[in-house]
Amino acid sequence: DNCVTHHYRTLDGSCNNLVNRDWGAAGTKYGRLLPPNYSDGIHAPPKSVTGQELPSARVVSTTVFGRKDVPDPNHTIVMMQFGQFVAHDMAFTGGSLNPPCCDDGKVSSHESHCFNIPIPVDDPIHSSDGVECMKFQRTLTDKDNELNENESNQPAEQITVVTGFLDLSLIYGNSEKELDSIREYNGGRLIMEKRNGKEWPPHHPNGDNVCYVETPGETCYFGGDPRLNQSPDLTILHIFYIREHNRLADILSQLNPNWTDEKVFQEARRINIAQYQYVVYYEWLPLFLGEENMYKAKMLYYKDGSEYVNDYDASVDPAVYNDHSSTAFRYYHSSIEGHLKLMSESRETTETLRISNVFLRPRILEKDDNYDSFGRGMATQSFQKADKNFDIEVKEFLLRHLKKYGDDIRAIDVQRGRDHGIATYNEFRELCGLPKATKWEDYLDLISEEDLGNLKSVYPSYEDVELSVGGILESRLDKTVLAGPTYQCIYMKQFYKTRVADRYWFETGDEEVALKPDQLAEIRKLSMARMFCDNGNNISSMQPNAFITLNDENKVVPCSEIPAVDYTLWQEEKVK
Ligand code: HEM
Ligand SMILES: [Ca+2]
Repeated sequence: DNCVTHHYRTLDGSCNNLVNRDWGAAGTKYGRLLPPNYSDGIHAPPKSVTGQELPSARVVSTTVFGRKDVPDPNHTIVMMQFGQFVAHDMAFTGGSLNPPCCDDGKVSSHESHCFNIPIPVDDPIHSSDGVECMKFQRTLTDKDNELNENESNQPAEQITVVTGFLDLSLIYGNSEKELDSIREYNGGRLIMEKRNGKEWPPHHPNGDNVCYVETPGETCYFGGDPRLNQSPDLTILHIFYIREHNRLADILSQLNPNWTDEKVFQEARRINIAQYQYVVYYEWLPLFLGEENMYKAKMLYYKDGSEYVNDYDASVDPAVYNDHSSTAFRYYHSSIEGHLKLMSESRETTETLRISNVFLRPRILEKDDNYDSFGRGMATQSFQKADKNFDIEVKEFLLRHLKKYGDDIRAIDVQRGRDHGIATYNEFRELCGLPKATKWEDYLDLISEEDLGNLKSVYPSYEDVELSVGGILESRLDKTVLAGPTYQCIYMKQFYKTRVADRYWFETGDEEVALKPDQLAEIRKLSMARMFCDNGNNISSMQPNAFITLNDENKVVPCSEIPAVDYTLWQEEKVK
């Protein structure tokens, strides 16, 4: 079928590109920066260049990476949490959130990878007898499906189940059908349930199996992305954007009483996505990539004002890079804070919770003032420095209530890079214009002697070092950037394409889809702080930049002082 231009985005992302209808759509292959590195050329995980097996991912994790608590004094947990939100908008390889443990603990075939995991000696909750078996389920590839039908020599490519665009697919779902189950079909709103005078996402129909419930029927939310219950702070961001949609729908309905439910819904969705894209690019990403770097690379243009930017490039395939989402972007698992502070309006800590105690337990948000208290805490407390240390709460205790011990996010990420055949660290150095190493010592330009020693102790050859490992160990040459040069290069390529390959990008002047210039100028007033003010229960004060910790230029002020969008510009001129 040919694509027909439409004023609003499709739900599954199809026909964003009018010639290649599937580009960026849900259910399509990831893109790749470098060809896959499978040991059989088709879909088996890589081996050492010496022919040996690579060391177990868990051994890499325990040998090369640490668990030290190193807060980053400049950035809040919102900076990390919004990152996960953006990651979930761009990528989901499907599969299970909590892979079951293997029966025998033996390392097995390509189909799964099981490891005996030594439990750390300083483990505060388990006795020393612990060796746990951890199973990594391979994510289903194109090749797996194909192999059942015929023999082919094409290397495997993984499929993403979400749209690659920054289109809040995690709020609205990735198909008309998914949206249908969460739309109220009244006043343009998304379904919410009212409890204690507040609106909460609807109950998950299969909540007792999806969430970690203590009593059957306990609150477990249903939304546009199944990962929304994972941790309280992630759930809060989901609720912010659902409430924002309904807030916008109510405002638009009041301004335009003649609009149909459909019209209100689509316009609210369009504004919500525009505000979100603005926050992602102008407020959040610059803190990772460096604002100047982004302006130079033509990823940013106007922080305010009504100027359009017409940089849509129909020749760019928006498919999210596998190299980015399966490996490079997961670096920020290192910035996860394992102990979440709950805070009062005066930003005093009222309680501190271990994140491993609240995974998949969203009901905690509806208790007392928790929804606001978690929110204020997330906007005040520092995140962990992005470095080689991963918080013990996710490096040893991830989803621990579902199994005997817990998972190690670092080991999972290393393993996932292998399953997806991501090219090696050295190959990415070359792609990114860094000198390609011809011996171990060549890595010393960016990696410390100590870290190099650890790498040597696990990998048979310097050529075996994985992107998921080497990239994290690089020192930051550019102090405005929160990563070393190789990951930075991958992020820049990814986020450049994420904007120019989106025909519906909020700054476009394209007649068919553009906001009016004065509306665009209003969108450019929004901030993450405003989202807290408008969508908390009773959050009445915020610092202007929610991603940055409190300081003299970023003090907590009453919400009335945080700039807000004037939506009266969406009132249709009265015809007659
Ligand atoms: C509380 C915080 C977080 C937790 C508990 C968490 C946990 C997880 C888990 C369990 C997976 C699936 C791993 C697998 O089986 O392959 C995953 C995937 C991923 N995470 Fe996180 N994560 C968090 C925050 C973040 C942040 C801050 C980022 C980036 C800024 C991020 C980026 C990603 C990406 C890109 C994926 C791959 C998605 C896919 O392709 O399916 N995560 N995370
Ligand atoms: Ca998306």
